[in-house]
Amino acid sequence: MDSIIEDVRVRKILDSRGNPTVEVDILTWNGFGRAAAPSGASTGSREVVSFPQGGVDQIISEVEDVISSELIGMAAEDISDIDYVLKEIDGTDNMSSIGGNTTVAVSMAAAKAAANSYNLPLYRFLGGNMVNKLPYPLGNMMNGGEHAGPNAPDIQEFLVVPVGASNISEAVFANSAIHKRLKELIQSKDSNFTGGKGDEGGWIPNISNDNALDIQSQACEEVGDELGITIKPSLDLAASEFWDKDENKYVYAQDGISRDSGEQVEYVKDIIDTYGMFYIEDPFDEKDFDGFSELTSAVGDKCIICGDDIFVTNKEILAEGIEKGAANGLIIKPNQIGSLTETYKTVQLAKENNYVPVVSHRSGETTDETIAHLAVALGTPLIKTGAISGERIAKLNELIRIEEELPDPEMADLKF
Ligand SMILES: C=C(OP(=O)(O)O)C(=O)O
Ligand SMILES: [Mg+2]
Repeated sequence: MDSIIEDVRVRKILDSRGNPTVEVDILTWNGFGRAAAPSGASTGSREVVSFPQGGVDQIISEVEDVISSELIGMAAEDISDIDYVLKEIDGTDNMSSIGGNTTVAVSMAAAKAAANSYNLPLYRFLGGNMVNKLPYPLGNMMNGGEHAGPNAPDIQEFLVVPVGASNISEAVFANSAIHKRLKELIQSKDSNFTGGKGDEGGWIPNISNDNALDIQSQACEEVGDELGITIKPSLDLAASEFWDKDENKYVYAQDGISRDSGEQVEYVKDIIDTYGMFYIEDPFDEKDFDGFSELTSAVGDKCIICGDDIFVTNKEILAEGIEKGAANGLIIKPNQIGSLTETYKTVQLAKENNYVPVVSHRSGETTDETIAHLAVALGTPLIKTGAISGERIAKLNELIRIEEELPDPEMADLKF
């Protein structure tokens, strides 16, 4: 068989925050696959554990040989068998023994090696011959919260989606045009602005949440008019990060305002109506299923209410959310769950229940481009992977290449 694994190599590389992460090479009889794992900063508490206690060095000194001796001789295309073996080697429920970042990097490298063994691009190997849809890019424009510093907005990500773009190239350049326009708009509001950027390449303004919302929508309108396409604002509040569990309040430090869950529902509803938000991620703490349900039943017919920290790409937790009507979309981050097999199952469950799956980068990234292929193969209508900077454009530029390869490319069907 062309994809029989002959060697597995693990190395320590840099991520975009300058932290160590794992990169895995898998060599087959007839191919090669390489993948690296990203890391989050605003992580969900129920994500699998990224690394064992000894970090990447422990993986290289203690785990690499165990994994390679188990995997050599297996077929790289048997991805679910490989993921099962990795789970067995780990032996814990949360991947804490060898790390979910290790297992996901092996899982993705195996899939890439299998694709390469049959001379196929990854999106085609995983998605089949009929895939032809490109995801719309959710571009990150301004950063706050855990991805920024003091004086920035509490809302973590001010995003935009060029919903009127007719192809991926038009879409990613529309996002970069908004990014440029926002720099000018921030400069006009914030005399202390130094041009600083957050972890995902969005600007870090020293302005209130409301001011940031205003200039975000202004940029969407102005640039959208200039380019002749509709561009809609979106947010990731990452509200777990400013939920005070002792006070039972969402604490907006930048604005000096605290809101309980009911007030948060009203506040977010108001933002959606005022700014015509297309997509809102993590508007509540990861345990606040009720808040998610209430908001979804109020505005779920006109806005994607997306769960990230609440679901952590885990199908059991998603099933709980579906039962409660919490959210109508979810973030898909393979390293939250540690394998491609589990990632696939979660996406299937989401689709069966009309939840919009959104393949996503992490705030700490590498130039690995795998998620661009996953979004196309899994048919997710959106991909969240920044707008500029090397580790983000690695994915966006790969989507441009994929579009060029597809015989009959189309942009995905959007819910709204
Ligand atoms: C990408 C995100 O951040 P992190 O990787 O820090 O979880 C996010 O919250 O959606
Ligand atoms: Mg998020």
